[in-house]
Amino acid sequence: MKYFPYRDGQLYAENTPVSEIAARHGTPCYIYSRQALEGAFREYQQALSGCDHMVCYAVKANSNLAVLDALARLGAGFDIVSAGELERVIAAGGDPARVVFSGVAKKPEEMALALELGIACFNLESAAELEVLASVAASAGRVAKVSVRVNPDVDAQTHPYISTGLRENKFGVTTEEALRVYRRAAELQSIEVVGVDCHIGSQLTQISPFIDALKRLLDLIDQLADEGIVLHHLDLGGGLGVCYRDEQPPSIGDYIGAVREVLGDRPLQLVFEPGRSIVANAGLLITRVEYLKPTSEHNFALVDAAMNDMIRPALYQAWLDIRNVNERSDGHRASWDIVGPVCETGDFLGKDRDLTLHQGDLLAIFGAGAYGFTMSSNYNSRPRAAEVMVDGDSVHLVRERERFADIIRGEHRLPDQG
Ligand SMILES: Cc1ncc(COP(=O)(O)O)c(C=O)c1O
Ligand SMILES: N[C@@H](CCCC[NH3+])C(=O)O
Repeated sequence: MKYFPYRDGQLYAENTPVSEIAARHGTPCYIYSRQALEGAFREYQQALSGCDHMVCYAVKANSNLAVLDALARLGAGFDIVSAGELERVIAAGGDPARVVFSGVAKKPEEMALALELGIACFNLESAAELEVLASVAASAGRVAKVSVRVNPDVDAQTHPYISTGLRENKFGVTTEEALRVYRRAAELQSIEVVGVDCHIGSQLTQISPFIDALKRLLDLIDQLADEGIVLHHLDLGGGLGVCYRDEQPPSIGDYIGAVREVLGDRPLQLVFEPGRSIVANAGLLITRVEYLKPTSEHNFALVDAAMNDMIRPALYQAWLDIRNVNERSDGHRASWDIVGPVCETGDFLGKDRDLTLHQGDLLAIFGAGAYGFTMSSNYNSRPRAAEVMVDGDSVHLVRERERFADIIRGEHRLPDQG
């Protein structure tokens, strides 16, 4: 991999040996390559050049402030799903005027904060949400810009837990319902209709479901225009997949090219909400082998990262590449299950991996930049991992490993009552 190459049998993060980073910052530890994530973001920008657009990075994929800061400096917008993510965008220097707010259950106080900061658009997910937003905006004396998230009922052909554009999913509204929501929105003084959006799922490896969804949105745009409701932007969400193993997703350029071709010369701003395709392959999770435990059934490598640090294998049966940080030729090559210290049989990072392992070895889990740290937890009262960003020759600790005191901060014993 370009930003995480092997040189003389040693894994590097850009120009620094990963083993040096692990020695300095401990394990488990996430490492992000600034050049990798900037490169992916620039691919979106280049593919969209000459076209009115906003690339709103999906903060949920990786919300580290240094990641947001790097993208904000390149002019990124942001797709958020909570007030917490909005606070992060602001703390990282992001522009609220380039923020879109997705999510099925926004709270009135979250809406109020987003209105006060002047975000670009609320992506509405139900008729009920429109009413609450209209009243929050009216009481604040503001006008909320909205888009309606349409559930276009297309099969994203991805894992069922990350497929979001089918009728049976909780997201968005049908096109018929969207028409009713737009008509109602157009009547409300505190609401300005500006766009339409969808997000049909994540880790898509084909262009055709995106194009099916796009065509359905364009039909809706035409129907609305006939009624005098004219939209300014079309937001196709995120969802473009990456290669973790042998998947062959379209390149960012090919995907955007196909969308632009269907869009033709319609006077619409194009908005995208990519997460995974920007950060997944810009990140590694580094872990150390604590013990080797060959049994009659399996060879277990017990490592110091666990499902609380990286839940994707346990939750989605996701396959992530796992390799030695220092390649080994000595010793016994075998098939290993890479498992963590958490008390769950589902606590694994990879199964049946052909590796030559020794106690104390460092392993790198590839493709860990998206939905890694952001989905981590304190399960088993484990402190969350450190995060490091490399950039050329420099290495920055961008989030310290959690301390035990942080995990129990704000908790209290029962008061004495006797
Ligand atoms: C509304 C919305 N937008 C954008 C994304 C980002 O998706 P991805 O990381 O697949 O690009 C998600 C997550 O799937 C989402 O729910
Ligand atoms: N968390 C999921 C992606 C879903 C994104 C949320 N819509 C994953 O790791 O693959």
